[in-house]
Order: sequence, then C-alpha cells, then structure tokens
Amino acid sequence: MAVQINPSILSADFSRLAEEAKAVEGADWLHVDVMDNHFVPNLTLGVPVVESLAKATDTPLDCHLMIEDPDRWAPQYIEAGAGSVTFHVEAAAAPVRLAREIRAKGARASMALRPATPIEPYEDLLPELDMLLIMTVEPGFGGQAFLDIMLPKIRRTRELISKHGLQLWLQVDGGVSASTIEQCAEAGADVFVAGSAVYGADDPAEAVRKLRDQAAAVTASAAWACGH
Ligand SMILES: O=C(CO)[C@H](O)[C@H](O)COP(=O)(O)O
Repeated sequence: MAVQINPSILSADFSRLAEEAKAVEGADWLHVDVMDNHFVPNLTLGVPVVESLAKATDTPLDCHLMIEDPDRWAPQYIEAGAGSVTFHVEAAAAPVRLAREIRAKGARASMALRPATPIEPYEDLLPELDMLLIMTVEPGFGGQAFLDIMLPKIRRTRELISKHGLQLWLQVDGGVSASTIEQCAEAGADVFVAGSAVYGADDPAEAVRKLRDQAAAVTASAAWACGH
C-alpha cells in the first residue's frame, strides 16, 4: 500500500470547517478528532458535525473517537458518513465485538493505543482490524511534541503485522511533521496523521504532498516494506 497522509481537522479553523476540509482535498483521508472531555481533557465535535463534514468534502472521513463508551457511539459515526472508525482499546468494553460491528456496518475498523498501552496483549486482535493507531502524543491536543519513545512500539507492531501476514494499516498520530515523519516511516508506519504540520502551513495541500513524498521515499527502501 502507498503511504497515506491524513490531515487532522483538530488544527483547522472550526468556524470554517467546510473550507478547511476542501483545502486538503487530495489527502487520503480527513482525520476527525472526536473528544468528549472525559476520555481526554478536551471537547471537540460529535455526530452532527461529522454528518455535515461528510457532505462538505469528497475526502473520506477517518474518525478517531477519543471518547468513553465507543461501543455505544461508533455505529452512529458510520451512519453519519465515517469511512473508518477508530476506538481506543482503553475505552472499549468489547473491542472484538466492536471491531466486527464496525466492519459489518461497512466501515474500516481501527483500534488506538495511548502511549502507555503496549501492543503485545492485543496481538490476537489484529486480524479483526483494518488499521491500528499508535498515539505518538498523549491524546487530547494538537501541537504537542512527538514522543520518540514510541518508535520501538511502532517497530514491534510492524513485526507482528508481518509475522501474521496481515494487510493492516499502521497509523501514527501526534507530532508528525517534516522533522519526524521519516523516523515513523522507517519504523513501520504507513498512515500519518498531521494536524499543525498541515494546517499551520501556508499551503495545506502542498504540505500534504511534501509529507507524502518524504514518507514514500523512506518506505521505498525500508526493510519492513519489502514486498509491501
Ligand atoms: O489526536 C490528536 C490529538 O489527540 C491529533 O490528531 C493530533 O495531535 C494531531 O495534531 P498534531 O499533528 O498537531 O500533533
């Protein structure tokens, strides 16, 4: 699979969400940060805004649910137009059942790990998923510094994906920029969420293209990506 860049709407101007979504058309997915002020100490948007965003852009929506009780809410985000739904394993009551329900409703199922959550206990769940998200900051806010201590976890996760012969996408989110994307790609990530690095640029669409070129150049020669 080619590398993907998913601009994070968290860093956009919320008073002009439709325009901001259009400004990054050409990106692979639009990353939509749903925060409930319980699972994370911040509050963003919910189902009605996702429904409006889905009508405002042709870019598919990658909804990252940083909320409690994703088992209850995930189906509503699919009905609102999300093409991919990410739930946090720390918040889900029944992650396998939830992943199966997301797939059955026609969306891609994705599971996220906070920085302190290890991948190893979830090895057996990987075949149930279309994507795994490794947070490279504590979830809640954009513009934080990339946690480079997450690189070994990205590497170990890529090894597990290879070991099981899975087509799972490996996403990283938090502090991804021109300075950090190559390390993530080298470690094994192939889907990159970027908020401030895209929306903080003079030309967000150009920032997406540059980040994609940077990651693709690394992936082309990365040991993990041979035959990818
Ligand atoms: O999930 C998130 C925060 O919880 C955001 O997607 C993430 O932080 C993106 O912003 P930036 O690229 O500026 O770090």
